Amino acid sequence: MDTHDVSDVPEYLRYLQAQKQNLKNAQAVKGRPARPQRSRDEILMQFMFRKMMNTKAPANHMNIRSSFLPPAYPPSANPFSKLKKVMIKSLCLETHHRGQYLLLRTVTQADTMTAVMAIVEDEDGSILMLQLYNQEHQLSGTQSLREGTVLVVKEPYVKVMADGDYGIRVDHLSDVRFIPEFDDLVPLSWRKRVMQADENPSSWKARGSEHFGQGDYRSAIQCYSKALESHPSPELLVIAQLNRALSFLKSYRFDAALRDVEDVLQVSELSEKALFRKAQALYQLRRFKESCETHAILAENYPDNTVAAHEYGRASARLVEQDSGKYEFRKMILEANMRRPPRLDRGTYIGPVTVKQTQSHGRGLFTMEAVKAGDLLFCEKAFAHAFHDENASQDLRLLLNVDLAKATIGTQGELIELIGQKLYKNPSLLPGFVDLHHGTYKSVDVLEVDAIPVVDTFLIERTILLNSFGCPLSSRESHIRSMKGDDNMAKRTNGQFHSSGVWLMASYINHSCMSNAHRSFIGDMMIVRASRDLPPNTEITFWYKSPMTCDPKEFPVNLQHWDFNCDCILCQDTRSLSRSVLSNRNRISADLRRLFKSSKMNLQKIEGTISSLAGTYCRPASEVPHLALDSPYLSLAAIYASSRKFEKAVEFGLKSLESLGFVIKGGNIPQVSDAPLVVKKWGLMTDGVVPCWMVLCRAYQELAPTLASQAEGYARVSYGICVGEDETFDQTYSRLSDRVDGFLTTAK
Ligand SMILES: C[S@@+](CC[C@H](N)C(=O)[O-])C[C@H]1O[C@@H](n2cnc3c(N)ncnc32)[C@H](O)[C@@H]1O
Repeated sequence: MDTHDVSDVPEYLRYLQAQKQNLKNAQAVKGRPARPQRSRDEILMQFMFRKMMNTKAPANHMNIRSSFLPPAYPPSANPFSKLKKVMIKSLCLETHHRGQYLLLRTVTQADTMTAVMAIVEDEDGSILMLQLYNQEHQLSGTQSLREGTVLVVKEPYVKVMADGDYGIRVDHLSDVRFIPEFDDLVPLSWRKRVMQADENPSSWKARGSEHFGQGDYRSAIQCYSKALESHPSPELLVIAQLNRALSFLKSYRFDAALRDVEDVLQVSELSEKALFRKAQALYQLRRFKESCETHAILAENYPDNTVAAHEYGRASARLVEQDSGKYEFRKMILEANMRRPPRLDRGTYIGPVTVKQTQSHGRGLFTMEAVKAGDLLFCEKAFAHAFHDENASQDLRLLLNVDLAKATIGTQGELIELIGQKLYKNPSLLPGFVDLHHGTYKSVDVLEVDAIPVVDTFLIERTILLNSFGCPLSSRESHIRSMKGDDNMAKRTNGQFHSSGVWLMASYINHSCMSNAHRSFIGDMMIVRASRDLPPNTEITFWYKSPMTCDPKEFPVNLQHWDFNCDCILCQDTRSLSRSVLSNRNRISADLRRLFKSSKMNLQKIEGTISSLAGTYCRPASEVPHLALDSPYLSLAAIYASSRKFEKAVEFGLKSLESLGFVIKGGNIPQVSDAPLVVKKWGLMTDGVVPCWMVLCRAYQELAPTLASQAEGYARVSYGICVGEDETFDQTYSRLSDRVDGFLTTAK
């Protein structure tokens, strides 16, 4: 949804086809021995040369780096004990070596492009390129994949790489294990230091702390684990476990940290460190209520712990947001503008909505009680969010899925990495994610092997394809850009965004062109508000692709990407029309655009052309919105307001809203007694609705002042629906603005 899909753009289509051909060519050598064609020295030299060039070379002229996904294959679901060791010399090309594993050691430093790469050798000294996808960024640093790192690749896949060389490609995080140098698996000849007889729990703990001090948390965890396994004294056990918990916290492994501190609390119920680390782990897992409960115990027993008191305040604030849906939106906007990436520390509020089965399109989200237009349905923190700063010269990634013939530009590749890491490190989060719709993709039905979570990269990728959202830095920023006519960025990418994220609750919302809810963003928070009044038990829908921005020639919107056709009344109506009616409508729309652009605007002619355009619609707009009309009517209303023809401004302002399906009473001029301005039925919500109400407000101020405040009230509600909050309305619109649509050009 709103991601930059370029699957149909000829340039990328050719690229996809070329990759498809490469895959086909590679299949022709399937099963042949994977013997490198060059000597060890040549391979090492070439690797070092490439690494040097990568550091110097920019991405291509558009700053786009490409990566492509191979045909989907499942992660290894076999326990290590069931696998047999295989040597490099026995590997075959384009083959998944099921039932086998490789024991490898890196003989170079790592190089990172879209994968972390290094040359590896086995015990025979045979070497090959290793490509690890979706690993953490730190892995490319000197800390984690330095030369001499020993690792196991489960059920390795050997492929022909783009340049014709061979390599081992690992897509699933759970298919690689980093082996500590003291592990029995490591051959003596690979050990840098020989285990000393006096290695005891204390010395393991000391080594752990040494690694911790250097920020090498993986090695620290390995050493603390060794200390715990070597029968430490009760005091040392607690210390090692607390230290390991801290290392887990530092490496974002909150489930494991929680397990360690729970163990400590079993023997030392009021351990200050254990309680504090427990509260921290729970906070990071977004279990705010339990975090607060733990903090309450800390506060009672350690009233002087000021750091804990501060953290208690933070957890309590999240709990209030989660329970009440009350947010300081203005502050959130400021934070989103300042932080890079714009990730906000806020709780998720789920309002009066619930997930239920629909009759025809899987699960959907429904209201549990009546809501009014503008009401907050939920405000959700992203499960994962990958930010692309459009103002910084940052590389974009082109992600190609040859299996599905999909190409996307932006941060989808980074999103796969982020989600993979998150799930791998915190398997308690797996159920929530794997529950999301993933089409027909079937993953392995094993969640854990050897106490390590099995994370399927291709399941993550399919889920992202169907559930992720492209998003701006904030919807307010987008709104302001479009009001300033500065929507070049949107035009360049056809209204799609390079930043992207996954929001779990939002993923249950189905599409309808007649959407009754609207999503907006502040950083990585998604805000969904009702865009019309809804009775209880109504299915909530929004646009996956907006019918408003879709080229009328391509209407009904193409939803093939999600594998369905919309059957809303708008789509049904369009399908029922003859080609000649549609082409006539498109032709008149094009004429109208020309007339508006003309240097000598002929308003009479414009009005006549708009009438002809309206004549192409058979059903009333209150039933089937007239999508070609809202924008011309609004332009006309603004033109008339500027020339102080306020009656005309009211007439066309109301018509603009009515063409979107609004039914409005009491707005016509002359005003009937003191009848209020009432929206009897809300129509489709777009950014243009806000300035339209403000044009009406300006005109009513002159003609019927009591209606002006009511129109402004509706502008405020519409603004809240469009940008997620109304706290910044007065900074963005004012009746006193120089512009007739009330927009303040100083807004930022
Ligand atoms: C993001 S998921 C929405 C939730 C999904 N229905 C579920 O059960 O989890 C997107 C998928 O929902 C289905 N879907 C969404 N809107 C639909 C519609 N208007 N008609 C039919 N299927 C729809 C499609 O299968 C689509 O790929």
